[in-house]
Amino acid sequence: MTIPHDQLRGLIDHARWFGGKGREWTLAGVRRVGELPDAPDGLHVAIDLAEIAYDDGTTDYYQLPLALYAEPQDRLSHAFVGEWDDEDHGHAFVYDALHDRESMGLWLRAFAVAEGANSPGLLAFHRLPGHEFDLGAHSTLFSGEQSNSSVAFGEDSLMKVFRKVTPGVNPDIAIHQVLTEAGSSHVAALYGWLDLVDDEVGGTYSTIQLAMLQQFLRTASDGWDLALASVRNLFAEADLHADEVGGDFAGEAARLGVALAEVHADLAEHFPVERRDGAALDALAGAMEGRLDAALDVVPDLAPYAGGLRETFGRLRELDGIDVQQVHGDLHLGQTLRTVKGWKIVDFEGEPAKPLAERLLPDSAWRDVAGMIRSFDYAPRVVAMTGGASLNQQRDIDAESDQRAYRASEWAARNRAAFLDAYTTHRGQDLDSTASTLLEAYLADKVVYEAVYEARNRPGWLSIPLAALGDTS
Ligand SMILES: Nc1ncnc2c1ncn2[C@@H]1O[C@H](COP(=O)(O)OP(=O)(O)O)[C@@H](O)[C@H]1O
Ligand SMILES: O=P(O)(O)O[C@H]1O[C@H](CO)[C@@H](O[C@H]2O[C@H](CO)[C@@H](O)[C@H](O)[C@H]2O)[C@H](O)[C@H]1O
Repeated sequence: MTIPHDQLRGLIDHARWFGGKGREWTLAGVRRVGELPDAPDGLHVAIDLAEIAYDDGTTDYYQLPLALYAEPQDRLSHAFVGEWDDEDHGHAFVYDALHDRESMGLWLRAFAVAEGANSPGLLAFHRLPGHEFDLGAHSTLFSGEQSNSSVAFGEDSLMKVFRKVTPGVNPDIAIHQVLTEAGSSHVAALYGWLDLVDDEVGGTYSTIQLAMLQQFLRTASDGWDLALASVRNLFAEADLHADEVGGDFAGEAARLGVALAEVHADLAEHFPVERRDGAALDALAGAMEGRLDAALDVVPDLAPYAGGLRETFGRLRELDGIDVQQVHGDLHLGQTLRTVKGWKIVDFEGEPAKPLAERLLPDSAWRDVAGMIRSFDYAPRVVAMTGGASLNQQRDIDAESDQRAYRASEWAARNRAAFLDAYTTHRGQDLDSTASTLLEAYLADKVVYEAVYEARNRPGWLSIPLAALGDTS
């Protein structure tokens, strides 16, 4: 057998990467879709694909990389999945392969020996030319809050293993490939990717993209952490304004604006740019209104703002026409990394809650601009609320003083202006009335999305998007 159902439930229920939390689900099936070549005696490194079925008739596939050992491995006790009679390999002690250096070494080697594409069974490893892999590098599984799982190979490369996988193109891989080949300095270079090529995966597609390997950004600091540090600096200097404090972020915000403008320009050059007018603008406004309607069921506190939000969305129908292109789709400070060579943008998968087909559609570049601006609003509010501590250490929002609230809005406005000015200048675009209408609509749409996201994931932070609506009403 592949992974037994009760062991799978145990694994999934506790996994950060499982997106079906809070929903009723059953296991529709598990399939062994591939094994890594050249495993030593006593080890088999497999990939199982679990199909999860929900009450509403929808299903999701989740990827489970497994290490099947003939003997128990004490060093991997923290990654133990279970012990069972495997249909291919007999009695096995099974571990999450991403924790296992031996197994990860085989994954890395499979990328390194791929010549274009290399197919052990249904698995097809691909590599782009130009990078010599460090095959001696030890693997380390990232421990952060992630929708997927990332494994670093020393300081050489980083493999992202997609957990929830969907038949068809993975935008994270497709966009990284295009930007890498275009020589963009604002992404980690793509080194390779892993496809599952299989007619049984269903739908129109016969490929599921399972993982990507890219440059490890050695000197990276998380943009969100840097922004929080800047706000803390400001709050520590009660008498100073944002531009007078050592940790002023405006220069970085401007550099982020330039980076995004350059990424958007590259995406516009290599993916189609389309014009949307009339019915398409009506549909865009309608989609935002639809998201608001759905959000009102989840967050009744949005109700007082619904009228104003509908007006903002409705103004999209008055525009003559807009250009749409490939965008990031879920941009915020946590998707940016500051390195010694400037800002990098990561995670081009789009909003995790949207279906893949929707995430692949071209959109207005203002969606990404709005995403970053929302982050500039979040950072000071989070510090004011929690002191920048983790959710577990969160203090009561009532503790926010007037002085801090003033400083918070000053920090947000300063960085928003610096970012926006740099972005528009580098794209050669005025913030004219069409652009302002679009930006306001995307900001409002993002706030609605955040209200739902916070209500579901971090109820203590719901006040942050709600406060933003209060500021503008
Ligand atoms: N190329 C890279 N080098 C170093 N760290 C990275 C790189 N890409 C992403 N990271 C780090 O890994 C984290 C998770 O990456 P991300 O692509 O956002 O994964 P997920 O899709 O699981 O959310 C990021 O917040 C960032 O800190
Ligand atoms: O990083 P993900 O793709 O999983 O994005 C989701 O989670 C984000 C939070 O981690 C969420 O972002 C919101 O909170 C951020 C601070 O934690 C803030 O900087 C963002 O502006 C705010 O939208 C994101 O919306 C969600 O899709």
